[in-house]
Amino acid sequence: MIKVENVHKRYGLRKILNGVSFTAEKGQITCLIGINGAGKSSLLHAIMGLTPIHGGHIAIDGQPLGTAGYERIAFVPDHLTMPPGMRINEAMRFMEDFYKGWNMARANDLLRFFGLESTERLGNMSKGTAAKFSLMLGLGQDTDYILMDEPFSGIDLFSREKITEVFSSELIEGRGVLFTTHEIAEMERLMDKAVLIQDGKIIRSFDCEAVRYQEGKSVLDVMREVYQS
Ligand SMILES: Nc1ncnc2c1ncn2[C@@H]1O[C@H](COP(=O)(O)OP(=O)(O)OP(=O)(O)O)[C@@H](O)[C@H]1O
Repeated sequence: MIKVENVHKRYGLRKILNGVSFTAEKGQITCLIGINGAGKSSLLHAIMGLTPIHGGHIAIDGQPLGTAGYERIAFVPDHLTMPPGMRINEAMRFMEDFYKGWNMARANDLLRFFGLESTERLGNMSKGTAAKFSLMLGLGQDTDYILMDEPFSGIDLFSREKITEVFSSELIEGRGVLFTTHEIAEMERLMDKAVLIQDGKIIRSFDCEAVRYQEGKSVLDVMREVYQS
């Protein structure tokens, strides 16, 4: 389990995360939902140790996050982090050289699943292809958890559907997935848990199935209640 407890973060004097607490379980898909500027990316960056926090604790399976912990979490950012002149197959070889948990066989399965062309240059990829490529780099690592920042942002319907498909495939089975979004349409039926964040605070966290059956509400219904009240 990834456990975030009372996390505070500020940029300069501006408070961005104000005592955030929630958990993301292994074998479940947890969605961190919030409008622009709510603090979703900052929270993922804080979990990955990419930005310092100013209070609170983050642990993975009971251990504070350190080098060993980071080998168990993959991060899929919302932008390309490899040089634009590199080709997909070169990026895969780079991952093999630098990431202990890189699984070339699974990465090749993902390449086929997404219909990626291994010789394509990263700088020439469309937004949708870049999103699939980033997901391939993340899921190509043998990690227990995977964090994704806005995997659907600005992507056409068919690419979104293909990306959604991976969430219900064996390529992701058994892992803990935590992703951020402000568009939940396609993912609504696949999510196990929704965590709503607003102004750096968690305002609601719930089991999607339970809310659906006990209250007859969709995640979107709960979002409308919370954000439009
Ligand atoms: N490096 C930074 N320096 C100063 N302020 C920042 C920095 N990064 C983010 N912020 C501010 O922190 C707040 C939260 O940003 P963050 O990117 O975490 O939100 P978000 O929920 O991911 O938004 P979006 O959906 O638009 O990506 C915003 O007001 C943003 O302007």
